[in-house]
Amino acid sequence: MEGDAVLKELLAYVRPYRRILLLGGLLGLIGSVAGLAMPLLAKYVVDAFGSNGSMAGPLLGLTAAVLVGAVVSASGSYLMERTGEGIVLGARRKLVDRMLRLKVADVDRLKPGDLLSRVTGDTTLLRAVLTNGIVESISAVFMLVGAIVMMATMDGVLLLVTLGVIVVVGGLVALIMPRIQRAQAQAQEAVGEMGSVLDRALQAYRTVKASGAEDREIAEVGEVATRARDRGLHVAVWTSLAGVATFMAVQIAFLAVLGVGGARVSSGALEVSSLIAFLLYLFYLVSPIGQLVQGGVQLQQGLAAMQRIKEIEGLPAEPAERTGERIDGGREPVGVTFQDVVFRYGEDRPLVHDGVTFEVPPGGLTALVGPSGAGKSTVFGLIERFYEHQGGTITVGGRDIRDWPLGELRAALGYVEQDAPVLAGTLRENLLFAAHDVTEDELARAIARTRLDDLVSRLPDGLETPVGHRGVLLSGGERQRVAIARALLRRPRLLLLDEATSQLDAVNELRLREVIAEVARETTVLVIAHRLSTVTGADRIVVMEAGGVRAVGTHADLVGEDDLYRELAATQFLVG
Ligand SMILES: Nc1ncnc2c1ncn2[C@@H]1O[C@H](COP(=O)(O)OP(=O)(O)OP(=O)(O)O)[C@@H](O)[C@H]1O
Repeated sequence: MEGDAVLKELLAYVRPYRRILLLGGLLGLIGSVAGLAMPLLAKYVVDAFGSNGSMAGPLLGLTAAVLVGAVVSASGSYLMERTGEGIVLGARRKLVDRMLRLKVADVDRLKPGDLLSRVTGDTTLLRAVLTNGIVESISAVFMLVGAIVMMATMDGVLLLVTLGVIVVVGGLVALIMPRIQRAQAQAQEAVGEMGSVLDRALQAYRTVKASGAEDREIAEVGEVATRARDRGLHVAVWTSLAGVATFMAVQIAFLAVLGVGGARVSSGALEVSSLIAFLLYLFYLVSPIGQLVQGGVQLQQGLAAMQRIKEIEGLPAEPAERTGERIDGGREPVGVTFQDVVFRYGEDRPLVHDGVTFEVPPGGLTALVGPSGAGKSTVFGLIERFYEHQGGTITVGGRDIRDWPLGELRAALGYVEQDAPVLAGTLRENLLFAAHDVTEDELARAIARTRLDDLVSRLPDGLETPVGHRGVLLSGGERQRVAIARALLRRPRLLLLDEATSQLDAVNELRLREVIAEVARETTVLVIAHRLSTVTGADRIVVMEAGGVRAVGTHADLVGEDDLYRELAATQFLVG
């Protein structure tokens, strides 16, 4: 994104707060003025003391000034902080909204840890620049202009000398600023990278331990953290250089003014008193120039953060339709057809589906089988429109999926992922995840249908028992049934079920088979089958191989007719 565009985006965050920001700045100013009055009032107190006059008035005045000054300054800084928090909240809301609406294909390329750091870290960087940074820079400009006007009334030549020095050093600082932005962006990037590496280790915590990879992972996170430190140091180097340049500007200006001014005094063109006053003003410039440079540094940091935030907000989003509620678009089961479907995950990727054609009529159980990598899970991804197919036609309920409003399409589908289909939270929260408007009766029925009643009665707090991160406190079979119950509560017209590959005990195996058979009586079930018991109970089996459909039939047909199927049945299926 262009620098100007990023700056515009940055300022867009401030616009809603400009009045309150102004008020905060004004209160800060009044607070400082009250501070300025303090020595004067103190003088009155001392005067009153000396002249034996009444001290009550001056003392009261001093107390009032102290109190008012304190309250006004505190209110001003509170308003600033409040605005800052408001800006960060706004930025986070917007970013999270976009993140959860991105297309699956884009999210595949992103790293969760890095995304997290953008929401938590980068948004925080906006705070300083958009509140104190702006207000202080504006007041610094006023002070600067005021001082320059006063200097102009003293001596034009000396002013030119001063401005000359400031312009040269200002140019140097301007050269440094983009470097600060670049270094800051790299520092933030390194922090994001650290998040990704850490996320990877935490996601596969058990594997890390089982592989004895703790030391390696610790070292890797440490390495990225060191890189973040190094890049942070780059920021510090450039920031210090900008500070040094500012300091030098004033010192050089001082020497130059002293030299030129001294010559002018001796030639009678300038009075000594004017030279002294001019020099005093010169030192008065130190603070506003320092503030401006500080504001510039903050601006660069804010721009770097904004760039990273915009990278995500710039990605295309799915339409923001309401998909969280059940849409009553009919309850009867729907069928699915694939007609010559062509799909690849990316331009540079091989075809995953190369003319896939099959038909699943409404109702009943259809099993998808095939060797690993044949494109079975991809079928589900395309039906859910996580990815867009590049050729051919997919219909659900006789209607092209591209003609379905996305929210309605997904509302008609129930989707049970193979891995980690349970989220953190309580069992109840997990069951109601896909449909909040479920009655207790419906919930009880879904629990009974998925044979979860045993589990619920065994858990210490029943439905209110937390299931742990990714449901680690449940067994594999229980997790899968919880996910099925959750999908069923959405009243799907087509259930997409990616069967667990893990070996289940006999009881769980039997329960799962009963559940699937029962659900298939009410709705269409398309299952990626990994168990013999599932395929033998299926109404039809679609055999996929290398991006195409090789055969369709029942278990009995296929065992007789299809070599690949016979081999799969003998070697690949987990025997139930
Ligand atoms: N998100 C993705 N991005 C890029 N390529 C992918 C993605 N998901 C799957 N693939 C590739 O697409 C091919 C088909 O994958 P798919 O998951 O559909 O196969 P599958 O038949 O379900 O296999 P399995 O039974 O092992 O799960 C594989 O070669 C895989 O590497």
